[in-house]
Amino acid sequence: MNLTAESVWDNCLDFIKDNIQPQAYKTWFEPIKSIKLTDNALSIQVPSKFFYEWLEEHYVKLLKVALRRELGENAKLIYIIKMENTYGNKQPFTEKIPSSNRANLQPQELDVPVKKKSPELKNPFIIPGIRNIKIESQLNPNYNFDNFLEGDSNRLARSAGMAVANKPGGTSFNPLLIFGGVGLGKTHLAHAIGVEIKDKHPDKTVLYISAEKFTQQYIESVKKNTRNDFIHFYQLIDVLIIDDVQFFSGKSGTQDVFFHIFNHLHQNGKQVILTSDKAPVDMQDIEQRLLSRFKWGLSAELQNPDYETRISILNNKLYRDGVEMPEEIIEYVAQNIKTNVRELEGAVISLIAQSSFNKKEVTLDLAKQIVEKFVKNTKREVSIDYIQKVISDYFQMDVETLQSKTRKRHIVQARQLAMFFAKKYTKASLASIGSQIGKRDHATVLHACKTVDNLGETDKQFKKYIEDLTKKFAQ
Ligand SMILES: Nc1ncnc2c1ncn2[C@@H]1O[C@H](COP(=O)(O)OP(=O)(O)OP(=O)(O)O)[C@@H](O)[C@H]1O
Repeated sequence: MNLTAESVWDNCLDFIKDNIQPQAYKTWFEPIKSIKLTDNALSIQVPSKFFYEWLEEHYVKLLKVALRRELGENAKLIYIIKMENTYGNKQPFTEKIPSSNRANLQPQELDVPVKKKSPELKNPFIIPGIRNIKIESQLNPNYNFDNFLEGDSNRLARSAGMAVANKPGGTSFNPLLIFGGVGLGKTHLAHAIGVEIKDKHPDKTVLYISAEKFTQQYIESVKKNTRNDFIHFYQLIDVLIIDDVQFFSGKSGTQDVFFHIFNHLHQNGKQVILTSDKAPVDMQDIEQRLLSRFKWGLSAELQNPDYETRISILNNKLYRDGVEMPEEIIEYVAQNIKTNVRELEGAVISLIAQSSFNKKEVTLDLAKQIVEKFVKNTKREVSIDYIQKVISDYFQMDVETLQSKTRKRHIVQARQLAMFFAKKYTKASLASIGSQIGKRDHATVLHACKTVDNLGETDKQFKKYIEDLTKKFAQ
């Protein structure tokens, strides 16, 4: 029988499927494509480097056994990593990494740090051990200055952003702190500055990262004893953009490390751009020395957009989506949704969707129904307390029982559902959700969310709980 990459891989999959959990199989093996078979080497394509690392760490033995059954003792596996270029779209490109038999590999092909004579830096974003550190900027090219519409509410922040983009590190706006309420364009503007810098100064190393991810990476580096590498990595960057720095509040270790990185970058004329949902004076549990640094440059506020700006944002969105809408409807939406651009856009998307799904015309009445929903939904805050109350009522227990330390199954499940919905419907961090739902830690919350996801797929009764509760929160 003629062996093909496909037939070999299909047989491997059959074997693998019998040996691991269905969920793991679905997550880690279904997305793989077989590409090529040459002699005893099978090439498979995996979606990302992270994916490859995960397979190598968790499933290398299983892969080896599966492949040897098909191709014999000398079987080889070659990973082809499909990578999206995060900046400026472009074509995906691939990278080959042979598996397992690593004795012959070059250092840059290794996925584990190699002990070298010269000090090497570990980049939290890419495989450690690579000599020439290439830092992906993690920017979203769809968030740029062209589609960030100017108005009185954002003029200062937008112009300061432009100035910084023209001369990163060379203006007095360093750091540039962009602050403002939910959905007012902080993230968009932060990306736009980064994208513009990459355009104008392609040689600059730009990195966008959320404060949450930065914190996770830091914690990871402490666990792995690579804190110094973490700091060195960040000190290499020319333009560091950190989103939602209010997330640092109460996290003294992260604040401390960020303080060192910040000082180094600032002293070396590198640009720092920060966003926050609060002005520095209103930030709580952030060390004074850090707060004072936030104030060194410029703090620019994004305010609620005025009526004209709301109209231009809506028109621009419709234009980009190639949709026409009567003026009176656009005006109606702009008059009624005032404090959040994301919701403004959301209302228009709902309008377009409703009218095309139900084949209805976009009328003022339909607009009224949709806007009413938006305004109503935005008024009612879904807080963690509210979530606990709804879930306790649903399971006919009181909130204290839900939060208690008991390990009775139905109570544990109610608690896990509360954590799951708190993660879904609020912006609270895992740590904060845990502390509000029975003083648990972030790992417990993470575990709860995963358990709910799994049970929702495998347990009919549990799936019903999720559906019922989802409906209750949507009311
Ligand atoms: N001036 C603007 N012009 C065009 N689109 C805008 C503008 N301001 C905000 N938006 C759009 O509104 C949406 C919300 O913006 P963004 O996610 O940047 O808000 P944010 O302030 O970071 O919100 P969050 O509270 O989640 O932190 C995005 O789709 C963004 O493109």
